[in-house]
Amino acid sequence: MSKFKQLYKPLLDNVQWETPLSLAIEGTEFGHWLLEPDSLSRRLQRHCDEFTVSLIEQKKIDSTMLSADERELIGDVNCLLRKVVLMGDGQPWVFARTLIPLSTLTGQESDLEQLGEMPLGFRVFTDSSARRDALEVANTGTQVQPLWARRSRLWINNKPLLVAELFLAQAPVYSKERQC
Ligand SMILES: C=C(O[C@@H]1C=C(C(=O)O)C=C[C@H]1O)C(=O)O
Repeated sequence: MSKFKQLYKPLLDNVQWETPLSLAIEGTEFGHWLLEPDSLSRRLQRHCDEFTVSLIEQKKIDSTMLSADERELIGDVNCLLRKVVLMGDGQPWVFARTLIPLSTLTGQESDLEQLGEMPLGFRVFTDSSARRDALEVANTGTQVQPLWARRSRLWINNKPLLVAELFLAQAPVYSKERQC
């Protein structure tokens, strides 16, 4: 899995995030994927027979490692960094990098550190308090061959986490058929 890390990490590190409005993605055939407010994992699962998560890396990082805008979104806090590839029928679909403040990993949420290869979305979106905001998008590819990414903040029991997702070339987001 380190090949994913080498390939995709730089793409998510240097993203210029923009508002969905400025990229005019609403109403496009892929826009509904990027704007999905509910669990992306659940949605991807509906498009394959076997949905799996490969855990690439998980480690604690110091607040000094966060970028200025990450600090603005989740605070100047030490975090658990989790990197995974979401796979549909063995194909890599989404590379995801999540920052979970250590202050979020408390009380009922202390189990988020032990997810392993269980999709984060399955855990977060079973909680009725879960919500998503601060959604931003970016095209890390070209106009002809887009490679979409999005970043959003999730809240669980009023505690934040920040998820950045890169939709890889084989993801259903690029399929021409109308999707549900
Ligand atoms: C946030 C969600 O969870 C997905 C699963 C992730 C994981 O297991 O680490 C990371 C990012 C998401 O794409 C979701 O389903 O919406």
